Amino acid sequence: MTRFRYFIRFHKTSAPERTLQERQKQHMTRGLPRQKPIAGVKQVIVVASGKGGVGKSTTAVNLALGLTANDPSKMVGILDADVYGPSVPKLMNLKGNPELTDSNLMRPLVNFGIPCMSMGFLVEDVAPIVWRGLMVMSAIEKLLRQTDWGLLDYLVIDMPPGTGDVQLSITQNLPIAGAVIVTTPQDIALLDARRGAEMFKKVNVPVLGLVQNMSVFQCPKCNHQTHIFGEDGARTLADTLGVKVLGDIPLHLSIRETSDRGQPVVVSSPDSPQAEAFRKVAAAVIQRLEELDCCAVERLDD
Ligand SMILES: Nc1ncnc2c1ncn2[C@@H]1O[C@H](COP(=O)(O)OP(=O)(O)OP(=O)(O)O)[C@@H](O)[C@H]1O
Repeated sequence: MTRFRYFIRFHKTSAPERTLQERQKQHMTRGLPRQKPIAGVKQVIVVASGKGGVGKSTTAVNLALGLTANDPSKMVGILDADVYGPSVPKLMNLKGNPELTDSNLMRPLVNFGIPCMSMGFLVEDVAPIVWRGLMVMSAIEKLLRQTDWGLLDYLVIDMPPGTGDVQLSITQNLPIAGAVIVTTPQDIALLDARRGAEMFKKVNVPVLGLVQNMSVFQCPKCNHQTHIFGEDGARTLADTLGVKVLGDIPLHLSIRETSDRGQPVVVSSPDSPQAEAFRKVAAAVIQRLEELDCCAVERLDD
């Protein structure tokens, strides 16, 4: 059995194994709604967090930019699924209403070469009282499927924070290549991150790994390092969950300032250690996606 698993992990699967995988997958997804792909999109990566304010949107945007920075031949788009508090328009310095194509699809707004769609482009002020339950899901479905994404290698989805019905519906309605979970090293954030990871495992979405944001603060004057939110909490959680830490992002003034200016650090200061940290996360995400491609049986066994 050990040798069998080893073989699957490191080698492309043979035809009979693929049949077995397909049967197992059918079995696992019985009773769940049918997952419909998005036209033109090869792989969907969701960026989630159990808790608000941990840097999920900042990570989603810089991850998308990091993916194209690492390999400019890859086309990447961003969907802002956080209809309660859309941040992508500000982070990507985009505003205005999407135009309609001849086939009545919305044309995404583009900056830094990344097509983006967000509820923030459609309504001036998102009043939270209006967005409840099914309405939220139907709004996200429209943003996803009534947008002319063109041809994308990766669509990065900035998920709403938490693990409620909306997050669950997204994972059930879409074929998702993997989930990236953003957390700070703080206990309370880790607890919520764990809940998030468990939700994805339950619906058979591979957790690509954790991003430990705000891992360390380095004083810009004396370079002294402080672990404001604790140290290595995400590593311990990753070990418990059996997933990887995709990278550490420091707590740094330039990340906050560039985000507020709509000039994400990966494009505005590409040579900075902060941009490098996000590019490393992007490289780790691609590596995990490639690994998962050749150990699908093991994934279904979990
Ligand atoms: N590593 C970092 N260093 C400095 N500031 C950061 C860092 N990560 C995020 N921030 C800042 O923290 C704030 C919250 O970040 P962000 O909006 O990305 O979080 P979020 O998890 O998406 O929040 P919400 O779920 O409420 O939308 C922002 O002002 C952002 O600029």
